[in-house]
Amino acid sequence: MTTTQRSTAPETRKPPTETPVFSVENLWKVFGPKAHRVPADAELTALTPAELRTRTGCTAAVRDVSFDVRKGEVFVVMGLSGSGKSTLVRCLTRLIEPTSGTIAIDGEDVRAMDKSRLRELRRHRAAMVFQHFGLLPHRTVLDNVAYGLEIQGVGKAERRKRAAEVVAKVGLEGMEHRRPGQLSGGQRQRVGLARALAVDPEVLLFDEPFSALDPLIRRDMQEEVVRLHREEGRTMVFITHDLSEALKLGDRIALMRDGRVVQLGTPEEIVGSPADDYVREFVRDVPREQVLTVRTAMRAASADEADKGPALAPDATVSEAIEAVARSGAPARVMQDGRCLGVVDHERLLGVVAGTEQPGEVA
Ligand SMILES: Nc1ncnc2c1ncn2[C@@H]1O[C@H](COP(=O)(O)OP(=O)(O)OP(=O)(O)O)[C@@H](O)[C@H]1O
Repeated sequence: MTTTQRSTAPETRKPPTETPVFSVENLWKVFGPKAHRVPADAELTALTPAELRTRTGCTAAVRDVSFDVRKGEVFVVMGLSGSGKSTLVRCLTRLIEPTSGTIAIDGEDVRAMDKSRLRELRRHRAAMVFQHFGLLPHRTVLDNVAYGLEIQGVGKAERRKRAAEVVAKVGLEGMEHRRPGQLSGGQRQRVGLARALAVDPEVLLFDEPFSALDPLIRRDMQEEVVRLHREEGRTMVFITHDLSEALKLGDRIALMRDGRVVQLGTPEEIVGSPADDYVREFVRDVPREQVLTVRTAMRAASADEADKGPALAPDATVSEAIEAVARSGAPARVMQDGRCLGVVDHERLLGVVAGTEQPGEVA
């Protein structure tokens, strides 16, 4: 399996419902002097980031961003270094104060929350997993995991019981009594993950949690996240600058550039229908056949094609279709509930791989 291939078939994932967990509208975060004047001034918002900095001394880290995070999805925020990912995600729980715009969690206005409500938001509802773990060095694994519960005032016996459960869930059984210094980087990250999970938050926020890990451990941790998500269906917001990580984990990806979201879509939409030249360049080297599905690659079936040839589910990848078509020598049918939605043949599949066939409507 290459790094871009998703670890779970999309059909095995829980479909997200339509109630947004986070709802963000016209969000701005401007750093610098008199930051508030920037979003309100059309002349300033029209400037490039460099011009804005020269004219005002301000950096617009997040520029007029709107999106919903749906219940049960893995929402990835991706972009190069400095594109505004961390600032955006920190604004969700006001670890960074937004300059303007609205943020709601389950319909509740986050910007109107007082200190105690915010504390409750960060402790119970939206827990963050950091790149540098944030572990307490003198505490054992179990006590580090129980820490969030301790802050919540959960009694010792109960918090140790719950901590032991999540320690097992993230594969650290037997290491409960070690201290962080006695663990590998990957194991420490699992402790960080367990600590966030222990408080049973509605949404987990990951700030580039795996970027310091070596590639093999990183892949293990990505698979761990996919597994946890499959088992629990918990909403996750995941920051990464790594495209293959984004494609592997994300149900939807918000691709950021200079503080703006330049495209928001499924991995398939981002790779198959890039919104502009920047996105196209970004995804140029992605093996398209591993991301695009036959649902978008298929064409209409002729009368004699609809009842013969190998059958594929609509979410089968083009890569799987190539195998099926090569094996049978005939076009493959895309079937749903016993109905033939369309077919994919040699020509169509090669066109998708080569990038000459634009995925989209059934022709
Ligand atoms: N406290 C701050 N004061 C001034 N500028 C800031 C501050 N924090 C971030 N910035 C600027 O805002 C922009 C976005 O930064 P941010 O850290 O959100 O990007 P990022 O995409 O998360 O980058 P990375 O992947 O390197 O963490 C950058 O230009 C950064 O220099």
